Amino acid sequence: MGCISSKRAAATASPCYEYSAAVSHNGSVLLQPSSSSLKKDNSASAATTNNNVSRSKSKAKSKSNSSEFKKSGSKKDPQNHRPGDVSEDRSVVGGRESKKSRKEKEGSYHSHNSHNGGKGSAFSFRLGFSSRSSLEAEQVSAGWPSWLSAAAGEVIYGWIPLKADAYEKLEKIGQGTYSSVFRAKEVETGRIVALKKVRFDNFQPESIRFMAREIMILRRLDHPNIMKLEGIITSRSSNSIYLVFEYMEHDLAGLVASPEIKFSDMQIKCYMRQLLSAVEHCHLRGIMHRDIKASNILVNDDGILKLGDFGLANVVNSKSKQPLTSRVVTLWYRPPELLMGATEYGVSVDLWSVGCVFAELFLGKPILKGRTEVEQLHKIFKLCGSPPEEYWKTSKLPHATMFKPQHTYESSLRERCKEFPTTAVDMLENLLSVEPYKRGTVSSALMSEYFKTKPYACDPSHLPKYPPTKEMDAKIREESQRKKPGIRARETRKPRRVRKALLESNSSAKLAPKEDGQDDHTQSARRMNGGNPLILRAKGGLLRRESNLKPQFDTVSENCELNASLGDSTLSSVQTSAASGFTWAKRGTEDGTQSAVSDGSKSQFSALDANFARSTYDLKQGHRTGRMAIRKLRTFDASELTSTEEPDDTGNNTDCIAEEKRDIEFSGPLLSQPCRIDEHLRRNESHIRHVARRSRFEKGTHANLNPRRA
Ligand SMILES: Nc1ncnc2c1ncn2[C@@H]1O[C@H](COP(=O)(O)OP(=O)(O)OP(=O)(O)O)[C@@H](O)[C@H]1O
Repeated sequence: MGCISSKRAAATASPCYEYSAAVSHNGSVLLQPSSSSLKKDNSASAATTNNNVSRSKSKAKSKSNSSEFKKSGSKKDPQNHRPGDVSEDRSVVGGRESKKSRKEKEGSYHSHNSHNGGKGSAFSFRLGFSSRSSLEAEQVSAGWPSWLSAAAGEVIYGWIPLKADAYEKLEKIGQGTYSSVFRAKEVETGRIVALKKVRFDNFQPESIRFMAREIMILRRLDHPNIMKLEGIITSRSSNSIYLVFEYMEHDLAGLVASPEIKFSDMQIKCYMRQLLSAVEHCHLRGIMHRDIKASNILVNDDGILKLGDFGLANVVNSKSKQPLTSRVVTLWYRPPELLMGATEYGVSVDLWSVGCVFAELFLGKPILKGRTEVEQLHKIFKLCGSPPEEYWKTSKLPHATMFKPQHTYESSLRERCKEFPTTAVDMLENLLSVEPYKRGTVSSALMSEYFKTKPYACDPSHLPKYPPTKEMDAKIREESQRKKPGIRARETRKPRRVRKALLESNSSAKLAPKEDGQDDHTQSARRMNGGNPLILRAKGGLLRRESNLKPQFDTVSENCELNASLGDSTLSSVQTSAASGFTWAKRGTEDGTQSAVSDGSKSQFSALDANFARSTYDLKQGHRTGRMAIRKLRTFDASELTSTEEPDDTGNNTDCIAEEKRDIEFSGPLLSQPCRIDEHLRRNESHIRHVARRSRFEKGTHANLNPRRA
């Protein structure tokens, strides 16, 4: 059992809260108040309060100088580190924290990083502010926009913003759901960095909250195998900020997809050891990542692996009875309990995802490539075996009864992985246990026989040097393959991600990569219907609940979690929809336009319920949930559809909506009638092919008509 000592952020100068977090064998982290450190904390807190008061005074003086924070990205230039300015005062230079600064910051931000191989580590994150307004004044004078300081002052605490002109933006290297990632050069040093442009709406506190959570969590973590946030570039007016990271040449998705690369056993072991170390660090610090997948695992030319993208990560708090969202983790890497709607879960969700990545490294492709949640779960049961009767009897998972197969599936994992070393299959079997508690902990995986048997993990420096390889490169390669005449979409290895603009017009956001051949269908149908996932699903007759999506904002409880962590009263005014468990928010697009997305509290349509019903039941059969879903669909105003859509590249999309609505087609329950599964999947497959063919044809027509695309 590992132990963590953590001091939770407090919003005032009142005693800081300290928790000890115990990681249990089933992977859950328990946070408990610890009296011993509370004492220490109180004294430190008082010191901090004093510090902050004096800083505020000194800041007031230096306010007029704040715009002079020019090349604040430079660590070396002493001119940028002027005596008396905020960077010296806080021992933070250019948004980066020097080693020295860590010690000096003791009074305001503790970080005891003792990565000790699974025995536990300690951390503290404590903020003691005498007054919120003085903090805001301080931060604004340091160059932070007031809206950011007001909404999420704690996450930027102790930092000064980096200046945009300190960097030269080079090419785009990654495209995420809410972000674009660019390679950039630090002007002064010539050092290459990665800039992650995170878009949000600075008038929407929940939008800022989402971004703030990622920053807060990144600041909590400090490990050689975790992407370190080096600083933040912000502007007063813009609705995006840039997170500055060390540049990493590759991501695992790109490497795995590369036809020239086949990892050896010792290389896989080397990657796995690094990955598990990173995840162990997160878990010991009470953080669950909730989006571990190959494209979020970055590798540099020295063979060092770093876990990135903490956009969905959250603090584990097993004491809290508040539900979490089950709509996390990209579909192919999503554990069965989340597919069955779990709202109480812990770090073991990450262990499942790690298992999926592990298998992918051996296979050279993702192991579980479902296109719908139902199909994903079906694939899981076929691979890992379905749980015993007892499991279903005692399961409290919201959708367990719906997903219970009528007959038991035996595990086929050993057969499927017969080429893997035995110790690897043993570890994989643990990680891919349908029952979360059987997955063990990351620490137990690190201590497993797999790492103790030959061939041992190679040293990262002995890993081959690959040409820059990113998921994006793989997509480009695949796209050009796909365009070659005579190559059918389903022959391509990995599907393209859905375009950003469409994702953003989609109320629920993040699409996982799709099964071969699906992408055309997805792209095209979205283009036709303005990106509305509801209609898209109906169009293809495809039983899909696209909840391999990144929720823009999490459940009420998760918001509260962040509030607690940030101690920010201004954030508690966020509206959430208790009914749907989600807040559908407005999300700005890159060009600054707003994609209006229905708010769960306002819309008559609960995407969660109806989509789930649609993907699970035969609505024609008049199942109660199905009927409810149909009613909901009917009350879903078409005007909402048009308001959520963004024009496709051709500018034509609304015409298709009516057609799409007419085309809605529902099919029968899947797992409650297992004899029909195969037939059902076959039918879906043929729908997909049909729509993909049609979409390719339409795409060609659009391209010919529209000079912009030609
Ligand atoms: N530090 C980095 N160095 C190099 N490339 C990076 C870096 N960070 C991210 N990338 C690239 O950008 C891609 C997207 O980044 P990231 O996952 O952080 O964004 P995201 O919006 O959260 O994406 P997603 O929605 O896919 O999870 C990554 O898959 C990777 O290829």
